[in-house]
Amino acid sequence: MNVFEVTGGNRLKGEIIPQGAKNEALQVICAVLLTPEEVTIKNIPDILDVNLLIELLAEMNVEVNRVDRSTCVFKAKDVDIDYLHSEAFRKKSGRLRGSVMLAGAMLARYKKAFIPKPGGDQIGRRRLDTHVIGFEKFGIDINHNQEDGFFHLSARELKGSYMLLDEPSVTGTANIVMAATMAKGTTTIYNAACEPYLQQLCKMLNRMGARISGIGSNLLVIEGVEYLSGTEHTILPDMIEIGSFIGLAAMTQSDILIKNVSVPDLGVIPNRFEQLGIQLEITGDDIHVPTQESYTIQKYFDGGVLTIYDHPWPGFTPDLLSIVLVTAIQAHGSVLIHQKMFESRLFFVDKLIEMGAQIILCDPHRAVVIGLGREQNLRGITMSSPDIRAGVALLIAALSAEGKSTIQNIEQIDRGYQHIDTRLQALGADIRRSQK
Ligand SMILES: CC(=O)N[C@H]1[C@@H](OP(=O)(O)OP(=O)(O)OC[C@H]2O[C@@H](n3ccc(=O)[nH]c3=O)[C@H](O)[C@@H]2O)O[C@H](CO)[C@@H](O)[C@@H]1O
Ligand SMILES: C=C(OP(=O)(O)O)C(=O)O
Repeated sequence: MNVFEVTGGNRLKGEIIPQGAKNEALQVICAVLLTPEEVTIKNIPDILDVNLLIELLAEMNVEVNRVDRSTCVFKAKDVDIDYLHSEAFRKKSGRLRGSVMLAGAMLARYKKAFIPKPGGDQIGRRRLDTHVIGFEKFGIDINHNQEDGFFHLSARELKGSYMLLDEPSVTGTANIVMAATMAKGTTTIYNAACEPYLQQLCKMLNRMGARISGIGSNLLVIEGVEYLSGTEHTILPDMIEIGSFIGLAAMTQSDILIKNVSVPDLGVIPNRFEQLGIQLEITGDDIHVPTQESYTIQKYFDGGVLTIYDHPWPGFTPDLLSIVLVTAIQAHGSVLIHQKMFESRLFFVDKLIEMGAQIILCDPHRAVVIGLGREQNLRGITMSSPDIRAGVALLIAALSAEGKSTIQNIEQIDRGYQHIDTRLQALGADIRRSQK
């Protein structure tokens, strides 16, 4: 088992370039199945989840030419549909959430798909209702086979229709959009998710010949076409990694320049960190977080305690709440963190409390952080990373703490953060990967 051994207290300094976005990569890589032609994808993050998805495609007989670690050319000429019903597929796809989006592309092109129980973070119930209800609207037959645990999906043809989604599910919307690209007639998706990940997917599909309008809104109209062709696509910088670096810089009193962040695609992310009192200097497409001896959490105009909560885009992403929470530990003032979407994502605060943080876990969805204002340091401890974002939140806590910490189960962090140890070492962090 790999662990991170971290000695906290170093102030970091330097430049860092964010990796390509994990959740966009998972969508656009699934979309290569929509065409027999070559699709070149650039700025692919070299992380566990994405590498697993690329392996899955290769095992489906997609030609995969990894030109270098960040660029890959895919050609899905003859896809092995039977592989999607194999034990090997069930096992591997069960290790990541993104594999669920292979279904939309397979349905568009082959009218057939299999969905095993998807993996991903164990952060609460992660239902697939939006995907299933959406697929049914195209006239797709869906059977859940109790014996093999797969959803079996098939149709003679996909018929475009109007659908008001159960909820603006990110992977659900991506799946339905991909299915609609080659359905007969027009599909209208209301209450669609509209994260930059989806905007990027839709723009890529339009370059391939799809006819999608309403991109960036929650009302997408898709006119089905007969055929999609190859394209080239560049993945945006990972907004969750950018937010993580902002939190890291503030907690460790560091001076970090985050390069090429694609500011217009960050939505309210910078504002939420500014609400914690963190000073951000945005110049061109870079964010500079200068060393700050202290930061003070803002209050509402009426003097009320600030709440930071998640909401579908353009609201604040749930994937950064664990980072905001850990960053608040050394602020002056208090903040209520309300994780509305997932019910098991805040339990990691017990480790932070053990390190000396003042946090009240009110219930599974809400935690109050009472900032220490740097009156005392956190203490290093041994802890285990429960999910990607809590893992990085614990890493940030460890880097800011006094003494040594050991973080176990770092495969969770490797699922979403590219070579995080070596990249942080380059900024001066004392972090070692070792086998225990
Ligand atoms: C591979 C991938 O892209 N994963 C992301 C994707 O997961 P994923 O697409 O699986 O998440 P969904 O958008 O489907 O929903 C996530 C959770 O939020 C709940 N929900 C969703 C919408 C809503 O308005 N209200 C609500 O309560 C859902 O019931 C579910 O429990 O989107 C999540 C929500 O941004 C992110 O955390 C994940 O990182
Ligand atoms: C929850 C996340 O990922 P996944 O949906 O892949 O589990 C995440 O990226 O924070």
